[in-house]
Amino acid sequence: MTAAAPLLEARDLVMRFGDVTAVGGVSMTVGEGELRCLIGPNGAGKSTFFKMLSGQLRPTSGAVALRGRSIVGLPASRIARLGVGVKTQTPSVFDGLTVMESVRIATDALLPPQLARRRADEALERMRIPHLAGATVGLLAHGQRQLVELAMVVAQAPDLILLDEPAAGMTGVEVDRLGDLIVELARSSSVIVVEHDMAFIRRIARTVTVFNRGQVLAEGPAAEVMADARVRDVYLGKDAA
Ligand SMILES: Nc1ncnc2c1ncn2[C@@H]1O[C@H](COP(=O)(O)OP(=O)(O)OP(=O)(O)O)[C@@H](O)[C@H]1O
Repeated sequence: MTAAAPLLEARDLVMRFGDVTAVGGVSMTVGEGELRCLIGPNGAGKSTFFKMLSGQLRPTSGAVALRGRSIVGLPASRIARLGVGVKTQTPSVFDGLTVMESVRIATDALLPPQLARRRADEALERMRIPHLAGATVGLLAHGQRQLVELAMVVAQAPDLILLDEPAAGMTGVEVDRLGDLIVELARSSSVIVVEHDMAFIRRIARTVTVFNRGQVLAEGPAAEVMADARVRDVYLGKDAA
């Protein structure tokens, strides 16, 4: 490990499922405190890329380093302990638990009880849902459940947070609030967000990476990338900018 190593460095990552190359050689560097957005059409390989970073999938080839330390091939639980938090597209909450019980599942797996409790309280504060601590998760609206899932990630105080379509199914007002929360999160962690909602991307994005057919098609400041003719061709459509 070197002091100058970036927080995350993925090099030539490849993931093949039989004949399908879901990710065909992606390299990406994310710095400390960076808020990066990944966009791209359905099937472009965004979720597969995330799963290789979090250890849910072992890459066919390539390297992933966290602050210069290789994490390829480590189990997902180990990568989580090393500081990578993930909110997947698949719901990870249990309907029968309260919000606080749910967040405590996340903290108690990593921390001694007193610290776990403090972190859980802080996570609910940061997601602006302390008033829901005693509420049953199964009775919450979809947008609130998304915030509970986010609180479960935040409570583990990860250095890098991966969010796969966090705004999916939220109302306009909820999406705006979520944008503010994510910008705030990026003050203490690096965040990579996969999203389809362009208004949301515009609201939060600094650097955007565009995936297409398992490759990086473009990368740069949000406004520049969204004006790129190749990007508009594959993804954004005529009315996007
Ligand atoms: N477990 C798997 N087995 C076989 N093929 C897979 C598997 N997971 C993903 N794929 C394929 O890999 C490609 C990339 O899928 P992926 O879900 O990573 O794309 P995505 O950009 O996240 O799409 P979306 O925006 O729809 O979530 C697709 O062709 C998909 O069908």
